[in-house]
Amino acid sequence: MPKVLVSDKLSPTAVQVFKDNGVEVDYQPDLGKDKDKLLEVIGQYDGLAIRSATKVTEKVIAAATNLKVIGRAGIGVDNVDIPLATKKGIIVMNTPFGNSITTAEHAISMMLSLARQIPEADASTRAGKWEKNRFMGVEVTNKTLGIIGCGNIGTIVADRAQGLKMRVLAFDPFLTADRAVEIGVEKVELDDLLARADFITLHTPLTDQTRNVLSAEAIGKAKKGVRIINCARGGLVDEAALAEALKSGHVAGAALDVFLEEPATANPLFDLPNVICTPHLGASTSEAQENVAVQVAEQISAYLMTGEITNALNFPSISAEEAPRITPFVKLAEALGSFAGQLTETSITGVRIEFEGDVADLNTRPMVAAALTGALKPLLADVNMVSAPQIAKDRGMQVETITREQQGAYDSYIRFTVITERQERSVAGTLFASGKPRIIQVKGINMEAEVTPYMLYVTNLDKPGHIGRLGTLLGELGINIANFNLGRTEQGGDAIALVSIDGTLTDDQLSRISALEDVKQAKALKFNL
Ligand SMILES: NC(=O)C1=CN([C@@H]2O[C@H](COP(=O)(O)OP(=O)(O)OC[C@H]3O[C@@H](n4cnc5c(N)ncnc54)[C@H](O)[C@@H]3O)[C@@H](O)[C@H]2O)C=CC1
Ligand SMILES: O=C(O)C(=O)COP(=O)(O)O
Repeated sequence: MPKVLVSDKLSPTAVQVFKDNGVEVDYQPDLGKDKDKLLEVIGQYDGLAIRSATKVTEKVIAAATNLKVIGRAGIGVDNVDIPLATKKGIIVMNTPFGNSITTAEHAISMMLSLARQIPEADASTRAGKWEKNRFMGVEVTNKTLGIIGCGNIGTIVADRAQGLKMRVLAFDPFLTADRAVEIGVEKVELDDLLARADFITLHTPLTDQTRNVLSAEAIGKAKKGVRIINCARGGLVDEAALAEALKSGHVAGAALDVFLEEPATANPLFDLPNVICTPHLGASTSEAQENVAVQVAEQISAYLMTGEITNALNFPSISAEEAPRITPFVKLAEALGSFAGQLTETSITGVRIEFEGDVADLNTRPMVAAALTGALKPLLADVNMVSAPQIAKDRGMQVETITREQQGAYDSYIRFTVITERQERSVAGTLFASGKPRIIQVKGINMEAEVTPYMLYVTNLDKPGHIGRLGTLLGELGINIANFNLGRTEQGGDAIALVSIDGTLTDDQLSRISALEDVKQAKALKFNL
């Protein structure tokens, strides 16, 4: 039974969802904050469910010897080292919509609180001061809101702000002109937004491109008296520059839900009067927490129990409906990749994967990943479908994928070609009704062989007596032949024998086969079926 660790505070419903799906679950909501303890225990688990407190660092990934999936009950995954997880073959998934309304509502609440200084007015009133003249606010109606990052949350913020009769500008390089029209925002460049916005709200992920998007220079370009809201990530705003701008009065106020260092228990911004702070509460409503907890538990369970992949950030999705259809082709693609990989002795510069017929209409990306896995496995034992595309990329391998309509006799046909500096080598296959992979072409030579766990591959000159000599030798060596498959270019030309045998061959046995008259190459192949 797969085992999952929940290391941040998730709604208890998640625990029930794991149990209902046949997954063992350890609910330890404070463990994520204890780095040493996490390192100690993570090796036991197949899955990890987190929010923002657990940091999945290089060390954690190195210690996670059994981990297959990390599920983020929420959106931002900047606390997970995704490139390293990918290299280790660990799926990283999030729940991209479950808390977006809630977070957008928090940003709007922060904006209105800033406009009317509600937290300070509240504290003053409770202190018995009744400072009616101190708290003069501003209206938001007819004011301009600048949204930096107009994705799911930014778009909901835009919609709510329009309801408040604000003009909305958006800076987002990935927002298309059509989409901007559809959601009623004016798409602008950052400088334009800075020059025109009365309120600025941030809704991008934290990446190398967005870090310090509100730098000292950017804040300097903003309109005097601007109010800044950050409910996305600490690190998007230069906190020191913001503090200076608040002190000088260039920025009239800031509302911050997120900080460079979290938990933020001390921060120079805390001492400034025109600042509102919340402890990363953007996603903290009962509705959002229920959504993300249930969703992440369903997603992790589905992956561990059935291979279904939803909302993965480092692998294409495989829906529950398509998983059974594509799985046999994934196995075929891996077998073809493995076949070619085992025959390749020099470094691979590229691969070509051709899909013909019905298979070309399916989701071929997992098959490409599987073929790469097969091809890379002889070199790297640890590679899997998640890590293979990244490893291929890191090694500078060109990966070409071609899809086309049925050309030959087979309804579905996959051909995998390995390209090295010396040569190209292709192997093609199909699925028979049983769903079992069949090799139907090797180096352009037609044949038909079921893929079995142990196979002997022999290339030779097509001359009389060869098959007899090979069969006799295998008999002498005590090797049982389960199946014998042959193909040749032409009479007397190059020939191939693919022999299914009942076990592996020793080096000595292989050299005796290689030494047979007319044999050019003999290789023992192994397949993980
Ligand atoms: N405070 C909290 O509790 C929460 C914070 N968040 C944060 O909000 C962020 C946004 O969430 P979603 O809207 O769901 O993500 P999303 O992916 O739907 O939208 C992000 C938008 O940022 C844009 N973007 C990317 N790079 C940019 C750049 N260099 N300049 C301007 N725009 C850029 C993207 O094009 C995209 O439209 C999350 O990444 C997360 O960090 C999310 C949920 C809760
Ligand atoms: O979903 C996100 O990106 C969030 O920042 C929410 O964080 P949390 O799950 O509340 O720690």
